[in-house]
Amino acid sequence: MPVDTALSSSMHSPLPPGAEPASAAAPGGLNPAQREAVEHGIDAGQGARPAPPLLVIAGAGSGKTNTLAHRVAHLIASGADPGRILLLTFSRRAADEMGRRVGRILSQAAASRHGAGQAGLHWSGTFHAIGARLLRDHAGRIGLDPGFTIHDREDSGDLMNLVRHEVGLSAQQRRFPQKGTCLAIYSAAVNTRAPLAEVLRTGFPWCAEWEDELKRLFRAYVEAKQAQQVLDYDDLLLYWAQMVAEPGLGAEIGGLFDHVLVDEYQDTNHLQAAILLAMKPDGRGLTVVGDDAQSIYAFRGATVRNILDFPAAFAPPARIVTLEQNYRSTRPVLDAANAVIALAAERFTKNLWSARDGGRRPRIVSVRDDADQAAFIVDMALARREEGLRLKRQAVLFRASAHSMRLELELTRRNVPFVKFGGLRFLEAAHVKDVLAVLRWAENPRDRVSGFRAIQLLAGIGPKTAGRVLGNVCAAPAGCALLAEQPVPEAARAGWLAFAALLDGLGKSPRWPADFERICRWYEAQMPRLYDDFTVRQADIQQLARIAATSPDRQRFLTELTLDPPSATSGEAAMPLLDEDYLVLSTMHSAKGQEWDAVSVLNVVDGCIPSDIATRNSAEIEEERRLLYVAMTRAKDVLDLVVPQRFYVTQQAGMGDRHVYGGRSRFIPNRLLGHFEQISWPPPPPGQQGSPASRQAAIDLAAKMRDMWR
Ligand SMILES: Nc1ncnc2c1ncn2[C@@H]1O[C@H](COP(=O)(O)OP(=O)(O)OP(=O)(O)O)[C@@H](O)[C@H]1O
Repeated sequence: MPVDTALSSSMHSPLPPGAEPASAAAPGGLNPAQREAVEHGIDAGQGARPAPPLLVIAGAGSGKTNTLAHRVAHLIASGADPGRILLLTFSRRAADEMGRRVGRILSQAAASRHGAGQAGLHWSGTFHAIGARLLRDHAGRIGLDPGFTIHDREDSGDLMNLVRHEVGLSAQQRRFPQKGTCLAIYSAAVNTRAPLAEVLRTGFPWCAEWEDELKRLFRAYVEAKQAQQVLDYDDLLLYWAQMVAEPGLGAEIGGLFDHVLVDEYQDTNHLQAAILLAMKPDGRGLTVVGDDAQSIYAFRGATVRNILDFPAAFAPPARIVTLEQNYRSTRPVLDAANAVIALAAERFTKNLWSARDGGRRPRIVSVRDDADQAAFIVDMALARREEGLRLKRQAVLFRASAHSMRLELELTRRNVPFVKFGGLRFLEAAHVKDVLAVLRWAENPRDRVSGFRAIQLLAGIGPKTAGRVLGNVCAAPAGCALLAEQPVPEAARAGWLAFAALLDGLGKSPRWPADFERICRWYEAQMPRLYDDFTVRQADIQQLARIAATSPDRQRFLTELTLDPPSATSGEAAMPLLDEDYLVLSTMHSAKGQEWDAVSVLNVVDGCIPSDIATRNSAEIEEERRLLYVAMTRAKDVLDLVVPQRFYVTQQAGMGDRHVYGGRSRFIPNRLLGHFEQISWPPPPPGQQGSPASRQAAIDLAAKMRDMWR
């Protein structure tokens, strides 16, 4: 029997900012399919024994999160050691939420029976975070320095650029691909494990002529990373995959875990599947959960084949349990979403149904332009709030971050608080990168990208001096570079000595988080020279210091921050306090796994969804269709799809006014219109609507007005 859930449903946990929890717990307990997934292969008291492989195909809103949490809790309650359970999720937020739920279910069980105590999950997080941990633990065995630092995408782009320069590819007569493109190609090749020629042919045909040069560049890039002891995001998976591909080490690392559970399996890539198979070759102990209709990360190398091919990877094949009851949406909302996904080229593996009767059909709302769209959204959100629906329970979703610009202005103008997900990331802000560069360089003096940035923060020091200093530091045996003696211009010497003293102090006896505060103090003194708007930026640095204080040490802080950064800076919407009310704005990608009572989708027009940058081939278009499906299935009761008749083209210089006339998204062709109510907003002027009698009244009134001035 799974652990009892009845009581846990009445308990609440702190919410991640902006999100309603996808579910507290299933109030009605588990349904038969959920129960089957929870109990598969677990006998009472035998929880430590790995069960045969299990695939849970879980439709949108079918209680996947809940089911997975119950399976983990059930394993523990049946005797599994929580320290030997590995739980892999798509985001840290999802891992935290899962941990909380498991704890809740277990503490309820502990209150009612013996043997099931409160148990923290020691190994839960994203693939990247767990990879980083395992690599540090086993660094010595694979020739890696355990003090390696991790580069985020922007750092990786900088290093790629540096190397591109060094190998002479930036000075080609014909234009060689930009750093961002090089990195995207590199990353696609690593994550899909496909040969470079194939990656170029399918994803980057305009770069095919550069195959040999790109190979040379990537070799040099890999060498540079190794010399500097830095890993990029892809390396965390790549090194992990290669580490477990060694049969001895693979068995040893796989042996650390009796149970491996993976959420959102549809969005994993080849490397991630290879890691799992190498750790658990016979599939015993492996549970994966996902929905093939919600696969939206192919552009990052994820492949829906992972989930489709999972059962046959084992002999006998994995058991499949399908969750088809959607608890989230009313029937009209689910019918419309089902109709959209039913037009997909590939038939999906389940038929979702909902028992939630009533509710109105989703609306297709025609508005004139972006300005009306913003006004409509704000009016509706406020009207619903008047009716008692908190803003937090309403979300506005869009395909690209820039689509919400006009709405953000309108919200600000009308003083409506909001939080945005999926926009500019905290870590991408220049001042945050500055402070972290200093910290990273202190952590790993061979990290050239960080060092290069950190050194140039000093007054009077430019790229040339920075390059020279870095050259000396990297050439000296580890720990022997005397910073204070480095050749810097005379005018910069005093500042340099203070900086060197700071770094020496950090290296010799690290104290956390006091060290970080020292860096912040040093940096804050530089800020007025570096940024005009330094006072605004200082608030972010203080925010960063607060986050730092919650990490146990420097290394953990850097790793976690690089892998799962907080999302908002002073550069965008201010983050209201958790107990305040605010409207949620989110890209469709960032809305994954969440739900709201009312959802509005912006710009449901061709060119936005599907995005005109993702219509190169049918696979991309299909992914866009699934993205709209994900957006629509976030709604519980109310769903509005807004279709501006005219919208401005983005990326124009200044506030350009080039606009195009858009058509409703191709994913909602005429034959689906029966699933929607169609309205125009603002409502047409009285002369064009209502009964002939009411129209007559309007005309009469107008005549009276004129008569006043006769
Ligand atoms: N057995 C159940 N009885 C009643 N409600 C349930 C049950 N299982 C799940 N729910 C409810 O269904 C909703 C969706 O659950 P959950 O968020 O876990 O779904 P999901 O499968 O992760 O969705 P998605 O993949 O679309 O993000 C939640 O509000 C949850 O409380």
